[in-house]
Amino acid sequence: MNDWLAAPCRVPDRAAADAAATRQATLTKPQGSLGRLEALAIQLAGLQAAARPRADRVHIAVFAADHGVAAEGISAFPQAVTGEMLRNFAQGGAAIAVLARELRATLEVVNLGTVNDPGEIAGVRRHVIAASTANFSTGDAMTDIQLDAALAAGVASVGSAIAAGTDIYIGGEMGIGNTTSASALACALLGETPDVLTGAGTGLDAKGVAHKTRVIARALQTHADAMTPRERLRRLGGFEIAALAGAFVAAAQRGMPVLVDGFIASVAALAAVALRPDVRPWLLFAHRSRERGHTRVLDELAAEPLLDLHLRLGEASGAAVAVPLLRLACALHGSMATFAEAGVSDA
Ligand SMILES: O=C(O)c1ccc[n+]([C@@H]2O[C@H](COP(=O)([O-])O)[C@@H](O)[C@H]2O)c1
Ligand SMILES: Cc1cc2nc[nH]c2cc1C
Repeated sequence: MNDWLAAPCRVPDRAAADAAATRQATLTKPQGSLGRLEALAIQLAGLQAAARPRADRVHIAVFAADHGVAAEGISAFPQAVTGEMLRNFAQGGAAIAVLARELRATLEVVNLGTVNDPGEIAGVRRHVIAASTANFSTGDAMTDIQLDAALAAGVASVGSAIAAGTDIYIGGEMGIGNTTSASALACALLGETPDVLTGAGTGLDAKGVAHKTRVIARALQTHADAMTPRERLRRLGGFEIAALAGAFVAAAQRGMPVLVDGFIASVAALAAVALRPDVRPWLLFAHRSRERGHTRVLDELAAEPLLDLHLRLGEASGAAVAVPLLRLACALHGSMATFAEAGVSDA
């Protein structure tokens, strides 16, 4: 059991948020006319305990891992893709590599265990736990020791991001089969049936989704006695999902705002909030994924994502695409003239 999970999360700075709200009311625009951009700046001011929040220095971590449940034929793609994509992240050709460059964000890629392991390659951090999780439709995905190692990978990532002076932390994932794991975990955490939370992932057809739903239903029966969030994460999760959950808890404990990506990252956020409800204020939700279960998960977290672009890639790509909105919200808040400064008549 991890002692660090017992440490409370920071409480956002109410005075800084109030001061930001007061400043917003003085800027040269009808009050509220910048809508959610105003709310974003005020929220970030509270999270960063700063009068003028920033989203300049963005750290993007992508956690990659394979899934034993892939043996059940639940993905449109072969398992080898996870390891192959690690090379693509490192070589700069993956979507998130392009987005990170465009945003001048730091990109950290972590290999937590892949069947087609590329070995030591520049630009990929090795934190290998096992070649993959075990097939959770027949047993437990992870041991306790493996779960702790995966959570610790997320904690370490946040630690290095904070040391580097990050304004916003983004966690993403890559792992063939991980929508099956995320859907099963979300079902267990929400008490939901798999038909509500199971979708096409990388592109299954209707027959494929029906099979995947049956695999998840069977696994949920096998693991029906898993009662705590930690036990549900251990039995149904993936290394990358647990790493994200660990990162989100650690970020909240250390006062680092998080921009959450799509379906899998949101299920990791759900798990983090189940582990520690005081994580929730530190999470901003970037986008609504096309993956079927995402809306149900977002609703549970009372999350209103910033974007709805029909993305379903993962890799933190949706969170990266939302970064310019955060930057613009901060720039407007920090640099617009007040009515007094501009000599514009107030209402
Ligand atoms: O982020 C999302 O909303 C999302 C939705 C569907 C698929 N994915 C990505 O697709 C992979 C998992 O899909 P699958 O079909 O193999 O379970 C994994 O690498 C995810 O990053 C990601
Ligand atoms: C090519 C490919 C890239 C991905 N990135 C995240 N999930 C992915 C799944 C596939 C199949």
